[in-house]
Amino acid sequence: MNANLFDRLERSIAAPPKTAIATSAGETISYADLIALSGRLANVLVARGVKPGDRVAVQVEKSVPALVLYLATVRAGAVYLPLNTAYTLAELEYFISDAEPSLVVCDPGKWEGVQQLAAKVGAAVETLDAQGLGSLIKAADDAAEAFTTVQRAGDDLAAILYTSGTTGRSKGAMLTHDNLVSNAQTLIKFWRFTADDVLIHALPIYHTHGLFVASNVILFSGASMIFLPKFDADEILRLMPRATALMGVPTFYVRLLQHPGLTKDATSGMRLFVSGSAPLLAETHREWSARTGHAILERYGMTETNMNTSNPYDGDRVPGAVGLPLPGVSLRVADPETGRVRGTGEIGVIEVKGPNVFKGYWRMPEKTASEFRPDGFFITGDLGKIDERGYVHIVGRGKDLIITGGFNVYPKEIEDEIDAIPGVFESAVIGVPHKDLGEGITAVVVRSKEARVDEAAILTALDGRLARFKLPKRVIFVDELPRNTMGKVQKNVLRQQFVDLYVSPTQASQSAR
Ligand SMILES: Nc1ncnc2c1ncn2[C@@H]1O[C@H](COP(=O)(O)OP(=O)(O)OP(=O)(O)O)[C@@H](O)[C@H]1O
Repeated sequence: MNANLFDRLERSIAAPPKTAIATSAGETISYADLIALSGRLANVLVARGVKPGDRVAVQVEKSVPALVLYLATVRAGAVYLPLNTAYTLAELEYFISDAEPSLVVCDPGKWEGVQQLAAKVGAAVETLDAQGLGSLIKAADDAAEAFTTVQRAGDDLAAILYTSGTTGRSKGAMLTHDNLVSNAQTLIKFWRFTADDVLIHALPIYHTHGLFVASNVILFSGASMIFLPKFDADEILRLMPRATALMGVPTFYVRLLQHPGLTKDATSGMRLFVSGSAPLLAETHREWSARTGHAILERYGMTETNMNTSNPYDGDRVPGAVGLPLPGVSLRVADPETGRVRGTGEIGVIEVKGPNVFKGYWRMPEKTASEFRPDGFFITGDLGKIDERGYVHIVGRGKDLIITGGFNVYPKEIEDEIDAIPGVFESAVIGVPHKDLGEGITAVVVRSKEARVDEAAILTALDGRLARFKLPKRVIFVDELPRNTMGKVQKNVLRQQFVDLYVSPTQASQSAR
């Protein structure tokens, strides 16, 4: 049987006339439309020379046709490669030269620049639907609807997603048809999705969260989703009476909590709020429960592994924990150096194995080999522990390490202590160049509304709770932490902002206030 994701999706669609995607502007596309349009587009891709195994790199704004392009690429047996719409031409150069796509699809504004980059690897360039430029949708109007989905094996590639680059250069994670289908099916069962669900989809579709967790789960359960171009609290609250579920990054929930319209009544028709991609503060979890009566369901995954853990659907959704390993996923905590498995409650690196785990990094066999243990477990780089009930807690990222005066310090431990101080909303701890210590521990803090907590109060509160070498040298207050679209704190931006702190401390801290 054909293991192509699209073939398996088509077999699972029970009611083709049903709406698959609606836009907030009121357009709708049914499952039958999705099949027809993806067939037309797949015919266009093949006519443009896209062959099975070729990469199709796509950097376009979120839209229904953009999602159909993902399905069409997979149908054609090619490898879908979505790119963050925020990437500049200079950044695109790396992705295009690394992935060597045969086709690049871009927005009209980048047409000329992308042409030059694509020419270097011999790739064709198209837009989705721009007037006067190569347009796939326009060509699809004249193409045949019938398309025989290309035969693929389960471990052939369906997509390459570059990691977010939060901790270093982005790497291309190779995801197979089996990886994507198995994870979607697992999540559908675990989160009880049925054809009756309506998801508010406000995530970008270039990242694993919006593309695979949200879109694949909905399509494979025959449910519907309402596509929003981006997060918009007013719009989400307006749509809630027509919806049953929301998937978001923690920032969504923080922003919705600031909206006076968020009440028990407004959320009464919803059955599920999922959070992931970055840590959800326990405080946000509790506040959400108090305001709405719903416990946010937090889950944990990454580009390389799809989803690994989830809080339960029934049962305790523990604030600050990422839940239990999903069915079929083996998860353990090990010593980062030796790989020796650690016991309950002990901190180590989280390692996972299962049908969800990727095939390796694109054209990086050595990097791939070094990230897997000999018994096949993938070393996530996230530090965590498993408690007595089996819940996984993330306590930091192995790659997010400060080396100060020769000591290794994990920022998360300090952030947790600071976040517990009354008057603190959240914090990010970074290492900033320091002439004596190498890196000076620096706490960047956001106060709770109307709180007046200051540097001295924070340092006093930490004294005695943390070893002296872990105490911040400086505490700086900001109105909000810089975050990327996926809600991840951009520590690189903070490090850059405060790079001179220990050179000219007065100046740098004054400019930050
Ligand atoms: N619920 C969660 N709680 C805490 N962290 C989470 C959660 N969900 C995801 N993450 C974090 O996000 C990471 C995965 O992010 P992603 O794959 O988007 O790119 P990245 O790891 O930030 O990029 P790079 O590897 O290039 O630095 C996980 O390894 C984990 O650190």
